[in-house]
Amino acid sequence: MATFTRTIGVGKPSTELDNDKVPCSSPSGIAVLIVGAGVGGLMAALECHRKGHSVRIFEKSKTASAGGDMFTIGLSARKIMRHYPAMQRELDEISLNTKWMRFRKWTGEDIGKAFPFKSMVKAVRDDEIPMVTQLRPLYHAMLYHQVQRFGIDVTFGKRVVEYYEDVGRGVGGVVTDDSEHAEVDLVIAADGLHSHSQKLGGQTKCKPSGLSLFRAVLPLELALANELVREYFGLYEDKHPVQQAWIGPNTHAVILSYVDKNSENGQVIWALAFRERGEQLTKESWHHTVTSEAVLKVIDETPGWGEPFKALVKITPPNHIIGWPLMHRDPAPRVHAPGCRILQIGDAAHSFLPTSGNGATQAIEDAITIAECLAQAGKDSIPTAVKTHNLLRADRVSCAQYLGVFNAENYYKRDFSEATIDPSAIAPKVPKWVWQLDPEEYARENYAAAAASLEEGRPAFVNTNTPPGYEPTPWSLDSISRSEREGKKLELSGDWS
Ligand SMILES: Cc1cc2nc3c(=O)[nH]c(=O)nc-3n(C[C@H](O)[C@H](O)[C@H](O)COP(=O)(O)OP(=O)(O)OC[C@H]3O[C@@H](n4cnc5c(N)ncnc54)[C@H](O)[C@@H]3O)c2cc1C
Repeated sequence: MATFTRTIGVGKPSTELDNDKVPCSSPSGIAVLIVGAGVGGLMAALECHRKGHSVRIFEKSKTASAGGDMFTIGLSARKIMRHYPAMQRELDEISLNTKWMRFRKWTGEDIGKAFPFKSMVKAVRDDEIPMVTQLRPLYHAMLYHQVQRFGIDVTFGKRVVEYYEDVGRGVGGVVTDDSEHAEVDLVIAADGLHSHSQKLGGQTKCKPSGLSLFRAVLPLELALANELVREYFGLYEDKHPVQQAWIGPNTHAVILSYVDKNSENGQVIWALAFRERGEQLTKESWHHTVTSEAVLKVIDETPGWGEPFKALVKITPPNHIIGWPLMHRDPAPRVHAPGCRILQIGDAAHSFLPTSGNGATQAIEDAITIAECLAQAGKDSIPTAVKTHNLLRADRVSCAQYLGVFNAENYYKRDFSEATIDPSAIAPKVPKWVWQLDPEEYARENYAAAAASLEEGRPAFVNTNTPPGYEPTPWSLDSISRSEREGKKLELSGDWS
């Protein structure tokens, strides 16, 4: 097995592969191939294995080395940890426990004081916080360690270049760049935004959303050496991780400063979202770096950006800033090939604006759902499992994507001249329907009714994993732009509290 390389770190995540016994179902006889060992693919492998399906993974990268910086993981995606004691221990070790949050205008002016993150999300206990920030490399490593504990076969350096299915023979297949053909009962495409599986259905073409991101990670030590940066982006009370959002017209930045629980090392992670003035960059690559000067040029297009944030950008070392265009993909009503032998999950099925905080969470929910649907359906009814998965997921994912659009509007279209801004009014919406769900239970309890509704003449199945009172309403970036041109505000159907 490949060894794991950490790109950024906190704590001392255990790499010992102790023998924590996770109870697994007896073999289902279903063979699954997962393409992509990202967060969605790894979780799908774990859940398929736990449910008794035979599973292997193809990953194009040469090792399980994970990149990136931070992402949010919702409670709905964390509930599954109850089945995995060793992973839960590792999660406790790597969690940042960011307890402090503060809002500022883009100028640097305070919007209220720093306040406990928990109060913003009205959680009672730490382990109930609806959304937590995690370091992607460590979260990914945690999942990978469990894949190793289970002994799941991961083939690195295997790039899938084609997907196909043969309904007659009841197989899904892939072709790799070294001309290997692999066929199984179900191929799960978890290979991210540009999955070749999309030729067989699923995501619509992407188009520029008009927004882009710059994101970077730098050592805390370097940040603290600059007086202005230390004053604004130092740790809370010199020791606690703190997350900030700086919000302005058509722009916002998120800055996380943290220190390793077991050493003096720490990092500052920042991300700046902005509306492109000229032609938008369109290449989505985690390797596309830009210079500090390029970022500062963009910053200066919005008058008034505070000097502390500019100073943070200036001290960010060369080749540390990634330029990431936010490409929009309308919700896809169907995320599987016509014969239901190829299913897309995670980014291969849907993409999110960062203001939804749901990219990784929904990928994990997808993974949990398909594993349970397959368990419910059994080997003879895989197409039904896949269609039912689609039915259980589509409305919810569409709502979670819409949440990102809504939160972005709430951030950007604010009247910043108001004398006092209530921090709770600008905090991104984190509705109960998103985080309260237990996706495994939901799939288990609703599988039979949802699957039955697929039969001709049966009444439609109504999901309850969406906002209470929500009427499924198709939407697209075009329909939103049209409403905006007509001066209409974005509407929320049902209860989004
Ligand atoms: C390197 C990297 C860094 C990231 N950093 C961040 C971040 O800092 N913050 C954030 O919010 N999100 C980040 N993301 C995206 C985030 O992980 C996803 O939006 C979310 O977790 C959903 O995960 P996913 O498994 O669907 O997709 P991904 O995490 O994108 O994983 C897809 C996997 O498929 C593999 N793959 C792609 N094409 C093929 C192919 N043809 N054959 C075989 N394997 C293939 C990729 O190498 C990757 O491992 C990052 C993604 C990657 C790949």
